[in-house]
Amino acid sequence: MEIKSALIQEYFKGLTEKQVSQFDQLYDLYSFWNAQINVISRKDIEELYERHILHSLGIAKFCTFKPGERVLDVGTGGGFPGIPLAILFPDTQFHLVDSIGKKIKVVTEVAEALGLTNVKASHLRAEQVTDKYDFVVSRAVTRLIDFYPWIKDKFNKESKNAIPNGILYLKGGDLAEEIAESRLKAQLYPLSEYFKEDFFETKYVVYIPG
Ligand SMILES: C[S@@+](CC[C@H](N)C(=O)[O-])C[C@H]1O[C@@H](n2cnc3c(N)ncnc32)[C@H](O)[C@@H]1O
Repeated sequence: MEIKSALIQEYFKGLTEKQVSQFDQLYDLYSFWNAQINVISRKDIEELYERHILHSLGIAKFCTFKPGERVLDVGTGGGFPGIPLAILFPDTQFHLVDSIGKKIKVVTEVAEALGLTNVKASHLRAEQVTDKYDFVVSRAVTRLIDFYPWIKDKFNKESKNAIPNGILYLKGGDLAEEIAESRLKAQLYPLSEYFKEDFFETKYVVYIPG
């Protein structure tokens, strides 16, 4: 039988049986939910493991979240990058927010089906979130110049991690202009250093200390 999560296991060794089973279940869960509520491009479902799950986990190649850390996923859509990261880091607390309620319904259903107790999903705009976090993750929401003001006061002052608390944003393409315009001290980490698939050639984790 085909192992759906084989690609994930290739790049993330030592997953538990539970994690492998959770990653395997994502195909059926997203096929079902995406047919009802569009959270990823419909033609992308066959690329789910590479373009959505592995891409989300690119953040983990740069930063290992610690037990007890709190992570906010802004504009999570159907749960990217938050859901794959919550599977990989079961002792870290993830808060996934999106301004569209239907998308949060998909996240809630997927997290429940997987038995993920470290995921909270809320129908909220980022600007309405009042809690504090160690890290903010995101993908494909908006330009940094608009994003940063939404979340700049949402970081815990003390870091538990090897790197200071901050933003870990998945972005692609030529980012020089966007970073210059934002005037933020952003560091770029190319995902092509970790993943050999062509999709990752122009993809980066953008790290901005909070
Ligand atoms: C292109 S989708 C990306 C979804 C997901 N991050 C992914 O990569 O698959 C952008 C999402 O950001 C959400 N969004 C936009 N502005 C937002 C805000 N201010 N607060 C929360 N969510 C927001 C939208 O509702 C949408 O679901």
